[in-house]
Amino acid sequence: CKFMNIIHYDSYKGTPISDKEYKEYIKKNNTFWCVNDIQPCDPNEWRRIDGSCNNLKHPTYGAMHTPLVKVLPSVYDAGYEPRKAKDGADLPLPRYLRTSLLLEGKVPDQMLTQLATNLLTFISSEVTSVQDTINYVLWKPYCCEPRGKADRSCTPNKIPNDDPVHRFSSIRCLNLTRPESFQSMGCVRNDTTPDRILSSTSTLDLSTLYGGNLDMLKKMARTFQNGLLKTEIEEGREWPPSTKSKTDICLQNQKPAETRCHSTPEVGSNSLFAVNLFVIWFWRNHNFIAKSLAKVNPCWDDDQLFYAARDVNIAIYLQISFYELLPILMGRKNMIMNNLISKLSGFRDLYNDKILPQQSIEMAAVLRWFHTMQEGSLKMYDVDGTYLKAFPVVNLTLRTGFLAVDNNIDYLTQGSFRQPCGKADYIVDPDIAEVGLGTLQQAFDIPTSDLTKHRYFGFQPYVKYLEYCNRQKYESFEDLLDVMDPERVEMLRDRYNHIEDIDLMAGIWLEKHVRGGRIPSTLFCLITEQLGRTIASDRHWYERQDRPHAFTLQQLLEIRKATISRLICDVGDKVTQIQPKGFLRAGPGNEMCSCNSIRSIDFNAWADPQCVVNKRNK
Ligand code: HEM
Repeated sequence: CKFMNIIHYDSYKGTPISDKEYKEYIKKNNTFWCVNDIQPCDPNEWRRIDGSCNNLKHPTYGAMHTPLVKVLPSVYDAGYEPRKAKDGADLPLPRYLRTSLLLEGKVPDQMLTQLATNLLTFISSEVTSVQDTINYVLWKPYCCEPRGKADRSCTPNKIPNDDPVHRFSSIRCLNLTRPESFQSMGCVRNDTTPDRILSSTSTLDLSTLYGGNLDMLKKMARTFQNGLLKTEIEEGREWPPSTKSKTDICLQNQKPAETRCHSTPEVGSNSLFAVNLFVIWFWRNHNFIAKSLAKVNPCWDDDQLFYAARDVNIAIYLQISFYELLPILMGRKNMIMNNLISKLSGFRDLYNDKILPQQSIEMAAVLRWFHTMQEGSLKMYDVDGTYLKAFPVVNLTLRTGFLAVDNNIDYLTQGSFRQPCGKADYIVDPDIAEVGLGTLQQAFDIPTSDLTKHRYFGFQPYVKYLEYCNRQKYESFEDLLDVMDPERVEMLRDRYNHIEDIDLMAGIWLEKHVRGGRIPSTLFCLITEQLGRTIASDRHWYERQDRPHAFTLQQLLEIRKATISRLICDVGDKVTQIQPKGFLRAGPGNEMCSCNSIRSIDFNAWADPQCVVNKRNK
């Protein structure tokens, strides 16, 4: 059978390796990071679980553990340490920049609900390198201790003595580690420029749900009956399968009451609250779709139902993300102008096999700006919209068990479309800025860490990205008046000696928003750059007519009906009423209504004439 002929690829270079090289990686015990095992590509097969074979000429691209693309080449000081200021001094401390450029507080957005930041968090989980967070949370919690000094991977954040919060505490250091790279993992010589390793697949394909490894999916998720994923029913609610072992990744579960922890192909399913919620919803949605498809196609076998349901699930996810959520943030016209969405509802095909399915290293890094829009206290409501209580989001990381007790998932689901997210301003929620990881760290400041990580990724100064995005030179602080308000320019001038010292993250924090959108213009530019690549490099992009198992026009028009509110009506817990535009707060023109009046996908569009013929023949 041709599928037995697994080929070993160098995951960094994307080229096949010899048996001898493979054995050397085995000897060094690093096949996990350095080798991709790939079965020969079949141009007509479904989107692969591991993301491989998306580009038929470069099979590894698209898979996990492959390199990221750099929009601008990286810059480092000697030894691949963060770049210095123009005058050769160290750049200002990240914690000092964060506390002096961003305020702490809570300002509710007047338009957007929590669903907006929740789906953004989930999208981020699809472009992540999760090992870089696991590293300091689980493996190296000691970077602020004496032993951290001897460990090159430790890069903790110093807290200045006059820190506005910690001058009242004894905390002078925030734990953190250097991003892992093909070099640090021993795949490439470590005297070369670090290249980060992506731990998810490179396309937006719900890999947070289905994972990036076929064997894991088969073992942990598939029932092999009617295309369904495994589920467990507890108190009438449907959950992804849970781990039965005594020790698990849900470190913040408060035992003995809270015991649930997902055992799904991707361990990140238990991570942040928003990722968790969307994993549960898309997991259930897979089965909802598979059952609907089975009803219209009784002759389809398990495999066909499974892959068709996955394909529809991904299409619904992309339709909601690209046509409902992102236009609110990026501006609909801006997205049309940049070819990220179409004005028309039919097929569109931007596929270009010269563009490889990869994420940019900048993408995940700039998406971190949304931390400033994250609300810290999740409000819980009953089904009638009566406010019950609030709970800190930072205490829900790695805590799936909380969702499964005291009807919490019902109340948090209600909160997700009733509570506003934080406003896009210069203000960050105190819990995000001072607690960050709940009980998993003594103290943590997420935006400080965001800025520090940018330095370790070797990002060029902010103005180089401005020049890339706006195609003009920025040579003095005055030139920045084009992109930010005068008081923000003054704040940067007070903190940085030279315009070329400014960090990318600091610039994006203070920038004006893109015209017609609600996000900073350089953030807009770098997201646009990546999403353009995502669409053009994905042979299986759902809007293509010419792809394996493509939708018919009638099916695509059904997918176009997908909305976040319909999704939650279909798979959310105890949701019978919601506003039709779920990312926007309920109000005039977007009143709460019964789920029955929110349009749904008609799966009759998937009726396969073959099943009718088979039935007649029987
Ligand atoms: C507004 C929604 C959010 C978005 C869009 C978002 C996005 C991101 C992205 C893209 C990363 C980088 C991942 C990587 O480099 O591999 C990240 C890191 C992180 N996020 Fe978020 N996130 C959001 C909300 C949250 C929340 C609510 C928490 C905590 C409860 C959180 C905690 C973290 C932590 C701890 C890291 C790692 C920080 C580091 O190691 O530097 N995020 N986030």
